[in-house]
Amino acid sequence: MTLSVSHTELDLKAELKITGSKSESNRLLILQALYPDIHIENLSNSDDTVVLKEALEKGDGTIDIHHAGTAMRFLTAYFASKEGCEVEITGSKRMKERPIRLLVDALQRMGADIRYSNEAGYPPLKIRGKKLNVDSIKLQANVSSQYVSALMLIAASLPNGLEIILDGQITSTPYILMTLEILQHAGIQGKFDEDRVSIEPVDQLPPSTIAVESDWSSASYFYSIAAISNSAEIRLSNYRETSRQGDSCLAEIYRHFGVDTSYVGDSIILKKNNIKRSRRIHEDLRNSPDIAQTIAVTCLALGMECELEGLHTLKIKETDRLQALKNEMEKFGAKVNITDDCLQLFPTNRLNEGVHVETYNDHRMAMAFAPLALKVPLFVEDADVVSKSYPDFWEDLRKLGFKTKESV
Ligand SMILES: O=C(O)C1=C[C@@H](OP(=O)(O)O)[C@@H](O)[C@H](O)C1
Ligand SMILES: C=C(OP(=O)(O)O)C(=O)O
Repeated sequence: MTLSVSHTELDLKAELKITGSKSESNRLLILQALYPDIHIENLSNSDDTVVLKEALEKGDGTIDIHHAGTAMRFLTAYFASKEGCEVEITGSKRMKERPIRLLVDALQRMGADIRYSNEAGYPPLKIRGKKLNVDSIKLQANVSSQYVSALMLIAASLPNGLEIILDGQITSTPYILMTLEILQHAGIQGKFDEDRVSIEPVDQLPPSTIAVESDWSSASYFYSIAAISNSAEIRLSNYRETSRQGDSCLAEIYRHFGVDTSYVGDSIILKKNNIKRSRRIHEDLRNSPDIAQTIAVTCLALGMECELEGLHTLKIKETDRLQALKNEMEKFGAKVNITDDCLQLFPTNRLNEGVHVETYNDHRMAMAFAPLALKVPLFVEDADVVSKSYPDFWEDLRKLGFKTKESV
């Protein structure tokens, strides 16, 4: 479905409730499968969470997790440690290009029975669940933090718990901290010191209820909208000032774009201020890769130069996000330089109208470019990709006065 997206109002106001974080939800679902007395509130309605939940319910045979990276990585560790199960985990064409060797190697060294169905190092995987009995393992941590989280999630269910020694410069660290906090909240003891994570073993956990906070990565699109608007007051419910999600750093980053955040009860209120903002920004996004696209497009809309670094993981996400950003931002008239881990944007004074934004099966390409419609009407190709993390995205945008129309 191609959507034309435009906006004519000057003053944006709305109260929205974004779905629960898919990262928190997917961790909690794995934990709940291991410790059934955990009750989860505000579970995400994203595709990535739905596929993980269905996979756990199915428990054997062929499991298709589509585009969901966390589901692929977390389920690999979960099924490998579940004695007696036999599964093949597969996914979308892109999932078969997203590397998983580091996690599979670590699990195999722990005694797991995992084989590659096609190309070594990539899904699909054939797994026979076994008792894993190693209590210390070394893991390269500079490619994806999801490998670390996957081992942490099963660690307490192993006979002696698990120590994970992290090798190389750790990437996406806040996601490892999120996993640790969720484990601790559920009653599992563990710690993360410099290059070492250790998790204590636990047979059973007492009943607990854990509430998922709304998704901060999804909130980024409203930060971008507020930044690009002349005037905006957007209230987003179910957020906390002390969040488990690293992307809550948005509140600080978007101050550079003239957006103030206030925390009122369980909500955040984003307000545009008219304080003069800088003409150029420079951010290291090693800890929050999922908001790189949002920030780049905000800069494009505001005619700000930007230099984003720490982006080495973007090439192995839903698409090569660096190349996709370059391709699509240049269609609007900007000049973009990319390297393996850095993006430099030289914006244009006059954005081209009526651009067709390709989304490359990447939800964040669709959602990051949509706010640009405050400046110029545009088209978003395959607009329903948003359901990977935020199925109600377009409906929420319409509540803010955006006009969307299916086009042929
Ligand atoms: O653990 C998680 O929930 C995630 C970790 C990050 O991946 P990497 O660690 O691969 O950067 C992030 O990009 C992804 O959207 C979700
Ligand atoms: C990279 C992402 O997800 P995953 O790696 O879990 O597919 C994302 O949501 O931006």
